[in-house]
Amino acid sequence: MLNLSQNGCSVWVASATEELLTPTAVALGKFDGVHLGHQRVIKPVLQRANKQVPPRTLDAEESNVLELSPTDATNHIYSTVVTFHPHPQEFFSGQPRALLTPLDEKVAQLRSLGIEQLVLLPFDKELSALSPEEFVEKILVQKLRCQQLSVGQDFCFGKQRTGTARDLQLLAAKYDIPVTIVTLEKYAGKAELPPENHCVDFLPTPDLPISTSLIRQTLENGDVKNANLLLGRPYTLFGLVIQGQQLGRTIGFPTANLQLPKDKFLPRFGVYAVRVFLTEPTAQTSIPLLGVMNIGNRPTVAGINTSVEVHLFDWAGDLYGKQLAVQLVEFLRPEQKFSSLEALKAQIQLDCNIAKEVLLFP
Ligand SMILES: Cc1cc2nc3c(=O)[nH]c(=O)nc-3n(C[C@H](O)[C@H](O)[C@H](O)COP(=O)(O)O)c2cc1C
Ligand SMILES: Nc1ncnc2c1ncn2[C@@H]1O[C@H](COP(=O)(O)OP(=O)(O)O)[C@@H](O)[C@H]1O
Repeated sequence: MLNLSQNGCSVWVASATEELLTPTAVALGKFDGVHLGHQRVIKPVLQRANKQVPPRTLDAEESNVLELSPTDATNHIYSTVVTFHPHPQEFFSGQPRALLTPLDEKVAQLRSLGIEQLVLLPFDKELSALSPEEFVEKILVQKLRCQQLSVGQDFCFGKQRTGTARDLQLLAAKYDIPVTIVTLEKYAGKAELPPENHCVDFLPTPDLPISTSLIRQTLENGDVKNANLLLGRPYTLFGLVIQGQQLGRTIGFPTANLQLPKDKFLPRFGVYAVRVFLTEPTAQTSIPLLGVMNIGNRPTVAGINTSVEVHLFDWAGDLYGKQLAVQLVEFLRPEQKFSSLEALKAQIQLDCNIAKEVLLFP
């Protein structure tokens, strides 16, 4: 039997509460990126949950008399996203997988959409061996007390991915659980052409369904504009400012070096125009600071590790230990090896000029 308790660490509920909140309206899937297509799958769950009255907590006496858990006292249905952890591809390949939205970011995105609960099913041998029938009965019905389900048209589940969205509908019907199957959202055809100076392998076309892999591909190409359109928001790097080699200040361009979650998916290496928010609880900026970012190995200074660093325009101060949210706006150029620090400095000045134009006159 799968251990679905929080303490057993098999399932983590990334919400303020310690236990699973039931009954649930469930959107089921991997949801890496929480992109526009994912948001359509999540929407029916929010609508269903919003129709219910808000939860009421029983006092101790009431609980004893009724022998009910606090959640039984209401007809509140918790809007819940159920996903797998680790990512199934990571489990089968044994290779760590970089994500568009690592866990903390996914939680924040889901919360901003109004989702009350994220349940992470441990994707292990046991879970992957469940038949579609067992998955519905043991997980959705028994553990989650699911009242409604929503999945994308291409959803597969159960042992060897043998269950389809239609199978889920048929199996869930036995328990009177309605299943919404959401058709795949197509790219809206607003494809933005990349700047003249950088060619990309392909551009998303209106016939392509929005998908995590399509967004990864656009980011690998440095095609930020299309990635942002597909996501429905700017692709953002959230990180803590750490110390670098302290060289930046010596060439007149101090850069805040970011420590990102290990599993954050990085876009094409090179220089970007960016908008930056300080997300320190006491100092959250609501107006973005503007800047340039370099992602790469810094061949000019014989850098060893990949670094992500941001220079903010017209800004001075100490950023060490602060949290930054860096929104990608446009890819400017690939990283290069310069013959001297002077040459690098001159290029960074040009990058700043171009980035200011891009950011101030989009
Ligand atoms: C806008 C910008 C563009 C950059 N472009 C390059 C580049 O093309 N090649 C390179 O080797 N380093 C590049 N860098 C990284 C610099 O080498 C780095 O900022 C400098 O060495 C300072 O590093 P530090 O913060 O560790 O002191 C760039 C940095 C910025 C801010
Ligand atoms: N305009 C600015 N943009 C980015 N960081 C700045 C700026 N002004 C001051 N700083 C501070 O300077 C530090 C970067 O200076 P730098 O010499 O590049 O050191 P490091 O190699 O440690 O990043 C940042 O972490 C931040 O605290």
